[in-house]
This record gives sequence, structure tokens and C-alpha cells, in this order.
Amino acid sequence: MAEQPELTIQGWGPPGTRVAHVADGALELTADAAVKRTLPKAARKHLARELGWTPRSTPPVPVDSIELAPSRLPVPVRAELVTLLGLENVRDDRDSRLRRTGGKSYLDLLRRRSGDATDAPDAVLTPADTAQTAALLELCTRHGVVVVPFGGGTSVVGGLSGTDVDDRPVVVVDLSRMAGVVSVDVPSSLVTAGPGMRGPALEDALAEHDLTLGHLPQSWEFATLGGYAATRSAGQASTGIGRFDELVTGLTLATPTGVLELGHAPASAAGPDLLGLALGSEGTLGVITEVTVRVRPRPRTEEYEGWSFRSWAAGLAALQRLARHDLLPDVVRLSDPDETRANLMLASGAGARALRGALRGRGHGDGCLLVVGWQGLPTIVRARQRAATSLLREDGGKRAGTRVGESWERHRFEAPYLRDRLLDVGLLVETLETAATWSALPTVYDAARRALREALSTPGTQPLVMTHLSHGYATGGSLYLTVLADRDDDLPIQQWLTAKRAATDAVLAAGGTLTHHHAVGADHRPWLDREIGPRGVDVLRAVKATLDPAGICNPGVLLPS
Ligand SMILES: Cc1cc2nc3c(=O)[nH]c(=O)nc-3n(C[C@H](O)[C@H](O)[C@H](O)COP(=O)(O)OP(=O)(O)OC[C@H]3O[C@@H](n4cnc5c(N)ncnc54)[C@H](O)[C@@H]3O)c2cc1C
Repeated sequence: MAEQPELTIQGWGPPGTRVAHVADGALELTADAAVKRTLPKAARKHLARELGWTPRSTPPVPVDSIELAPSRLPVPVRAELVTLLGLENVRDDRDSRLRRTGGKSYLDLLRRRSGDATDAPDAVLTPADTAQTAALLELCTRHGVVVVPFGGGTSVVGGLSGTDVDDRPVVVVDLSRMAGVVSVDVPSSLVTAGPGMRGPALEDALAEHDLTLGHLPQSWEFATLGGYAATRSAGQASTGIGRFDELVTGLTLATPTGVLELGHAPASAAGPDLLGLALGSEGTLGVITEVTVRVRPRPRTEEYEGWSFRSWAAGLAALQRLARHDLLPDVVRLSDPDETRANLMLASGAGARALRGALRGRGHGDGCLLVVGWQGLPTIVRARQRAATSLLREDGGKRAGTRVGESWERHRFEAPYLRDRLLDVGLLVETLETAATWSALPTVYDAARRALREALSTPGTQPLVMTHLSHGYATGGSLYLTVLADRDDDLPIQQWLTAKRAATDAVLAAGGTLTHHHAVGADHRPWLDREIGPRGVDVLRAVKATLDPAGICNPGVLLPS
């Protein structure tokens, strides 16, 4: 198995590279110098004007100066773990712990960039299989050591804290040694793999069988199958192929009180679906040690194209009608006017200028761009495309051409790299997501934007809130909001927490879900009872008490404290 690159500690990507893009279906990484051009002068000016932001240099502290407290793992416990896993699989050196400190939210990055690693775990364990994982959970239960499963480390909701309210020592269970394909069942379109396997490695392995999983979140380069399952992730083509939780047909969950094998048959009526309890459990019930997912033949063709609409409301109405007729494309991404304008500013060159002119010419100058994509057999793709095209036209959409769609496809993994650049020049950059029914979406959209605007405006500055509908369903869609604002250099964490609190309250009050695909983590846990009700929280607590009676499994996430 090829070595999987480590994520850089203070940002995104493998160390030494700053941007990824897709070329001929493969991911390419570009070195630092070339990336300076990714924020064109026009975009810089646009942002300065919109935000009242003064560009300034705010680089991260050198990695060497990040502070780390000594490991608190008791020596006898460490010795027992070494006996179980081997010396090289129980690590408490600075680099191992630092690399598995927290995830990649804006707050995580602020902490790491300022030299704070007080949430570092006390040790990193790398078990080889389910049996070792179950044994280490039993051992940690006996000694009162908290266990945090760690996949790719890309959580954006505080899912990976190494601190414990009861001040117990914390170990991270890094699943990178369990990262291979276990079996491929071609007739049943199923693959079983280790939880530490990342997207690119899995796709390479499946390509040998002319199969694909097709799950492509923007964190695809680093996130893992176990992490996708534990957080109920959604990918860029989830509208068509389904979210990750819909693709999982079985999994193995090692818990402190035993191993659960869930799933197996293509469908079952044998009582409530326990698989659904493990999906989205975020490490609170144990460690997912194997995942079985439904795969499909590699698409013979992929078509991406752009459309424009006069307004956000017109774009939403058109997608709603596609949904009602079961004609939503596999990729659906409708940008609101703020995001459309910013994207056109960020895209330099003659193509972007021509598109801006064309949109103005058709009266869509303040309108919305829609990117759609279809995958599969050419005849089916063409038929679906034709049917959707005629409805989009009837609803006032105008084709903006394949270049818009292809440009989105080529640049779709770049935003996280660009985020590091924006953090370097004094900006607040964070994302939020939710989902709502078609009828509630406009209210949720207005409420979230208003709350963010009010919370982040100061005399002379205001945030830029850019939104797109990222996934469509028969009954509604998800909204993904990107927020840029002048960073409060003195209290940046407080600045974001205030805005996040206001936006979350507003989204829930308007009928949106707490999270469509980022999961609950530590950041959303105070609101879980508003989502599922106090009895719902009691049910989850009862399940946890059965599987994890000592409460050692990722106690800092999901369930309200
Ligand atoms: C730049 C960026 C882009 C992103 N884009 C998307 C996107 O498009 N769609 C999307 O859904 N999400 C996205 N995310 C969020 C994140 O990538 C997903 O939540 C992903 O599923 C996490 O996978 P991971 O392997 O990195 O898990 P981690 O971050 O390592 O862990 C996430 C949570 O799951 C638990 N966990 C991990 N592995 C296991 C396991 N084997 N057993 C039990 N619990 C486990 C952890 O304890 C933690 O609570 C993005 C994040 C970033 C930073």
C-alpha cells in the first residue's frame, strides 16, 4: 500500500504544496510560487471594497514554536498498550501528537496558527485490526483513558478534541494502518475496506475492477471511509449517487463492551436499523473498523455545464421542479448572487470577462450561476440532460456553456488551499451548512445571512456571505454558506463563536437542520436537543451507556454536556 501523505499542521494540503486541481481526471498539486496568482488583483480589490478589509500580513507562527504540554498517559498504562500494540504503535512524541491535534475548522486553524495546541492528545495509537482495537478499548475502559478515533483529521466541527472535561488522559486511535481493501464483491457491487482508507486510494483500487465509489467531498484527498461513516458525509455528486450514509451497507464497530457486525443483506425488516445508529456516531460508541459500501461502474461519460438565472428565487424554483419530476442531475450547485459575483471576480482571464458580459447581456448580471453535472452511460446521460434542459429553459434558465461546468470540475478542490492564503492576510474564512424543505429554504437562507451580517458587521466593515445550494433532494436541498470578514485580530475566536451561535439559532428557528453533512462534533452539540428533542438525546445516551459504560469514547462530541 502506498504511503498516504500527511496533512500540514497549520492549514490544508501536504506540506510544501498549496493548491490542488483536477487535470484529466487526476489530482495535481501545484507548488507555492504558482499559487500567488490564485487571488487576482481584481478579487483582492473586490473583497477590500465589499468587506471594508485592509489586507495585512498575518502569517502563522513557526510550527516549532507551537506549545505542547507533556503527555499525561500514565507509565503503566503506556506499558500495557505497548505490550498490546507494539512499541512503534504507541507514540507520544511531539510530532505524532501535534499532527493529530484537532481538525481543520477555522477555529482549529486559528489555534494552530497562533501556536496553541492545548487540545493535543497524550498519545497516538495505531491498531492493526478489529481485535486490537477492541482490546485497546477494553484496556482504556479499565484505566479511565479517553479514546478519540482519528481518520483523516478533516473534521470541521471540533470532532477531534484531545481534552476531556473530567481531565482524563486522552489517546487518539489513528486508523491509518487499517487502510486497505478487504474484499471486492463485483456481482453485488460491494467493496469492504479498512476505515483508514482515503478516497484516492480506494478509487485507484476500484479502477482495477472498472468500478467507482464516486464519493467526492471537498476533503477527498485526506478524509477516510471511517470518517465519512462516522460523520454521514456528503460528496459533490451526492444528489445523484447518494450521501455516504446511503452508500454504506455494513460496518464493524468495535466498542468497549464488544464488537458489533451491522448490515449484510441488501435489505431487511429485522427490527430497527442498528446500522443507522453507528452512522453519524462520531466515535461516541466505539471505533468503526471496517466499512462495506455500494459501488458502481465507472461512468462512461461525465458532462458538466453552467446555467444562469435572473435571481436566486428563480434558480431555486427551477431546481424544485426538476426534483419533483425526478430529474435532478448528479451534481447540482446553485450559487446565490453574492457567490456568483465573487466567483466571477476570482476567475481571472478572458473567459470570465466574456461570461460576465454575457450574463449582463441577458439581464442576469445580478443573477445566479448553476453548475450541473451528469455521470453514467452516454445514452442515459443524454436523455436525462435533454429532459432537464427543457424544464430549465421553461423556468427561465439560460445555458452558460460547458466551460463554466468544466471550470468548476477542474477547480473544485482548490478552495481549502485558497483559505490558507486568505487567513494569511487578515481574513476570517469559515463555512456553515444546513438543509431544509423546498418551502422552508428561502426563509432559512434569509435568516442565516441576516444573523451572520448582524453578528459580523462593525462600523466600517461588513461580512461577505456567499451561499450555494449544494445538494438537491425530492423534498428540499442543502445550503452551504461561506463567510468572509475582516478578522478581529485581538479576539478572533470570540468573533466567530458569536457569529456561529447567532447563525445556528437563526437556522434552527427557521426550520433548517443543525447540520446537513459536517456532523455535530463539539461545535454543534449544545443544539442537539433542539434537533432531536430531549427524549431523543436520552435514547442516544442509553445506547452509549450500553456500549461505552465508562464514557471513554469521544465524550467531547455529539451529546450535549
Ligand atoms: C477543506 C474541507 C472540505 C470538506 N468538505 C466536505 C464535504 O464536501 N462534504 C462533507 O461531508 N464533509 C466535508 N468536510 C468535513 C470532513 O471532511 C468530513 O466530516 C469527513 O467525513 C471527515 O472524515 P475524516 O476521515 O477526516 O474524519 P476525522 O476528521 O478524522 O473524524 C471526524 C469524526 O469522526 C470520528 N471518526 C473518524 N474515524 C472514525 C472511525 N473509524 N470510527 C469511529 N469514529 C470515527 C472522529 O472521532 C471525529 O469525531 C470538509 C472538511 C474540510 C477541512
